[in-house]
Amino acid sequence: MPSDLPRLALSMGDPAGIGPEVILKALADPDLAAQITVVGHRRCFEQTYGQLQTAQNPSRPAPLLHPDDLNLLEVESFAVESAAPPMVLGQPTAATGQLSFDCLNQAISLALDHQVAGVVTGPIAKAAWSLAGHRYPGQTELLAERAGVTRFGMMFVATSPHSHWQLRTLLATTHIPLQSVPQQITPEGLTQKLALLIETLHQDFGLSRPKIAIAGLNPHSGEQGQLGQEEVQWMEDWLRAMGQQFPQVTLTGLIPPDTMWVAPGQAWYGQSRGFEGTLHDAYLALYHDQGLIPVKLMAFDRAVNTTLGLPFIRTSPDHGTAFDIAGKGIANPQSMKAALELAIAQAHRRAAVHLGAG
Ligand SMILES: NC(=O)C1=CN([C@@H]2O[C@H](COP(=O)(O)OP(=O)(O)OC[C@H]3O[C@@H](n4cnc5c(N)ncnc54)[C@H](O)[C@@H]3O)[C@@H](O)[C@H]2O)C=CC1
Ligand SMILES: NCC(=O)COP(=O)(O)O
Repeated sequence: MPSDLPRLALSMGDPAGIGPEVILKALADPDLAAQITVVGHRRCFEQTYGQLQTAQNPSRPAPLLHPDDLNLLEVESFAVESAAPPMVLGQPTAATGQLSFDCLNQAISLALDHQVAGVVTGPIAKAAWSLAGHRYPGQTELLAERAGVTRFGMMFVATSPHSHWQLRTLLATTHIPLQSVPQQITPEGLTQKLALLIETLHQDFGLSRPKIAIAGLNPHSGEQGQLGQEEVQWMEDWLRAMGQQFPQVTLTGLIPPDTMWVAPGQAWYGQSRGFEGTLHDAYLALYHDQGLIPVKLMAFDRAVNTTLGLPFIRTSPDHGTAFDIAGKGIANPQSMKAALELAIAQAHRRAAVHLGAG
């Protein structure tokens, strides 16, 4: 394999979920041009592989890499190996949570030691991490903590198979209760997310003069205060100030959240029905489900979650552990493949910028 290919670490995720399956399926693609170190536990991959051999439709077997062909950094797990009863796919435990936590930590260490350009993460279950005593809202927060950054963001990127248009959605807040959202959205916090988005669009997507759409919080963006106060109390002033702070950026907002996704939806499906002029390079959603319901509606099978603000690349499939289908052979690897492809593209872009600067 040519040594100038990007180096990536790929963490296994929760072994009771579909992480090992989508990894074995995604890595069976010979076109993935990267040196990928899988950070995981061999026996877990073997268990998934063995189960898929019997579960798969024999007339249409999906290509599957054999665990022996993985470039594997082994993560020990006495708890999983000696579990009684043995690990069952679809049933997470404290031991599977601990192993997925350890895999991510080792993958992060590779990135912090500059042995890889980035980390692609298999899906973990936050509840299994919690069973193992690790209380994080998600992998993002552990990545940020280990990297020593307090300024970070969760963005979803998806490229349409219909039109090749790319949807980019940054979430201003993530894994918090809905009732905390209005308090958690502040001018300082929003400014930080917007600045991070602008930097990322430049660094990773080559967009130096982007158009960014920003959603309102309330129905109809508050309808001039009748349906919510945040927009008139401070968000409109904040947006005007951002226009002055970032004159190279076209900011549109505060867009009523229900209509913000009409133009992206039409662009995604390659339809032109008069909304083309309102398309943006990126969308800032104010809370998790405001951004992720449209993303997953359009692109659940191929969206990629990427963490902004880290000193290395991090991408992940948009889906979770899918315990309900683990071991059945029906998990779609497309989002995992897209996560690997985006990490590869970002690694090339950052290397080129680095060379240009050096
Ligand atoms: N990147 C990560 O680590 C993520 C982890 N999660 C975690 O995953 C766990 C389960 O979360 P859910 O909300 O149930 O979401 P989920 O994405 O695991 O599953 C939602 C539905 O989509 C299906 N599904 C998911 N991925 C699929 C695939 N590749 N192919 C075919 N069908 C697929 C599942 O069978 C299920 O019916 C939770 O603990 C959650 O915190 C959720 C999202 C991302
Ligand atoms: N909804 C996105 C999600 O759950 C992934 O979070 P993270 O584990 O990447 O922080």
